[in-house]
Amino acid sequence: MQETILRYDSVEISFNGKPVVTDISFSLKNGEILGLVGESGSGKSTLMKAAMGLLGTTGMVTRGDIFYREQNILDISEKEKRKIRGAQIGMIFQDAGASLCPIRTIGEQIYESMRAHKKVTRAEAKEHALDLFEKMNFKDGKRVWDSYPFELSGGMNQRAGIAIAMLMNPPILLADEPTSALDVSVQKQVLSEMKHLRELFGTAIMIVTHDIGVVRAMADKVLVLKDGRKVEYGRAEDVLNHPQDAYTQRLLSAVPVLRRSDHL
Ligand SMILES: Nc1ncnc2c1ncn2[C@@H]1O[C@H](COP(=O)(O)OP(=O)(O)OP(=O)(O)O)[C@@H](O)[C@H]1O
Repeated sequence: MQETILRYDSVEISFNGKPVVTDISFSLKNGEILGLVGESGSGKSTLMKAAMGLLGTTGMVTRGDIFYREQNILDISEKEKRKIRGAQIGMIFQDAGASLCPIRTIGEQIYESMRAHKKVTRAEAKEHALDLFEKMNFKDGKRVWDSYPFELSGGMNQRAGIAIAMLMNPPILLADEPTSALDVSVQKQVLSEMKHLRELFGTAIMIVTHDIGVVRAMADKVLVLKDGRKVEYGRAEDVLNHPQDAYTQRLLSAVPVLRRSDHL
């Protein structure tokens, strides 16, 4: 049986005391890909950020629990959270290029982010990164290592961002609209890379997307959110092929850009 690695139990999240996500329960197993869908403002990003303790000063989990393995991550100190962030739970955002530092090379940023979690020399960090780049089929890993973000395409920066998120080999990767800033062919490449990482490392992935086609191509399970509430949650093939709720049916009627038959 696959182990449950992340579990939300009756979670409510509020900003300035006003609930925006209510009574959400689901679990993520090792190696599982969960798609979070729902219209804009339904609470997808908020739900994901809660696992990283990234709700800012005005947001907090006001009810329920979030467990990383057996540990309730709402109960731990900021210092312990920092240990989990990155090393146990990696995160990739819509525009990784924008979250990379523009005046330092990718290599320097990789070295620094690895050093934050373990003792490592620059040479070791480089060797590890080039190895990961190779696994991710980067054509010219050495050039990527030496490049500044502005020297790389948007797609390449996004792939470098995923590589950085995967450096510590976290068992969980949270991906918030990881491909929506990319054109369709690069989007396919990035998604297939993420699936490849899941196969290589058994990474569990939670992916927020507007694009039902992305969910079709990627997800094992789907959670549909509306106004911060769970509308449907289940196996992707069940939810996508036999949606029970009119809201899900409406979401699904959007034209998919990618299909499972695209063989990511
Ligand atoms: N920092 C914040 N302060 C106050 N309200 C917030 C904050 N962040 C999010 N919200 C509110 O929480 C609700 C959910 O927002 P969230 O960004 O999670 O939705 P989403 O489904 O990810 O939307 P989108 O698809 O547009 O990114 C919205 O009503 C939003 O206005």
